Amino acid sequence: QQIIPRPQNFTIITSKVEGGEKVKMWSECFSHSWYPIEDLTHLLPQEIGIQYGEAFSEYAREIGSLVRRVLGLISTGLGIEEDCLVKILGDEPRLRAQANFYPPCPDPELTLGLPVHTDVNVLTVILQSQVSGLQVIKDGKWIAVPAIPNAFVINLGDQIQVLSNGRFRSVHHRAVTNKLGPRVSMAMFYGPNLETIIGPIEELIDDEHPPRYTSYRFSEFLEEFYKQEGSRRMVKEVFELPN
Ligand SMILES: O=C(O)CCC(=O)C(=O)O
Ligand SMILES: [Fe+2]
Repeated sequence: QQIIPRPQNFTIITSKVEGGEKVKMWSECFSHSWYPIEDLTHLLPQEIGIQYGEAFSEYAREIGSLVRRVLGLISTGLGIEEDCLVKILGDEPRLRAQANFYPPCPDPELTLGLPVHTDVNVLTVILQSQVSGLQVIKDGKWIAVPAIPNAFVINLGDQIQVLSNGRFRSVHHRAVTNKLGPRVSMAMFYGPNLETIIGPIEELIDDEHPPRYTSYRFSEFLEEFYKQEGSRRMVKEVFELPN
């Protein structure tokens, strides 16, 4: 019988399961900032930086323009100016990348790759290898997001929920493991920078749609995020207005 070693974590993601027990997630993840997005060369370890820095920068710019296109479509869908969301997020969005590696797991029933969460940013572009593992909650049930070759998955994050005054919701998702083979995913987070003020967009507030959230500086949102532990954080709720 083949013995599969537990992953050596760069960052060990732990999560509290019911009853308060902390469990380790069956994954390795490497997370780094892509800000400023113009030049990544100096952010990477020297050898990698020299070899791949330029390609990474180009990739970041491409992802940036993809996200801005999607933000334009979402704005149009909301009935506001096409560049409204892009303008709010400004020229220096917070761009982070997280590479997730999920080794095969002998008993996937016992653990998760990533616990259930929503992304705190605006939009996330996910590139996944050809092994399914990402799941989203729909009508109270977990459904698998198919791994389509060369396709990106785009997740709505918490800030879209607030900006759209609740018309869009951030997506609860998780990653499961499997016995058969390793899975890799790359999540590219596009979010406000720390100084950006986030709140329901004015055009989306009227008598029928009173503001559902207060406005806050994004750094305040993150402060709240890090204050709360575990995977089921209730961060948006802190900024929710009563009614
Ligand atoms: O592995 C995946 O598909 C999900 C990754 C993810 O949700 C994250 O990094 O926030
Ligand atoms: Fe996520």
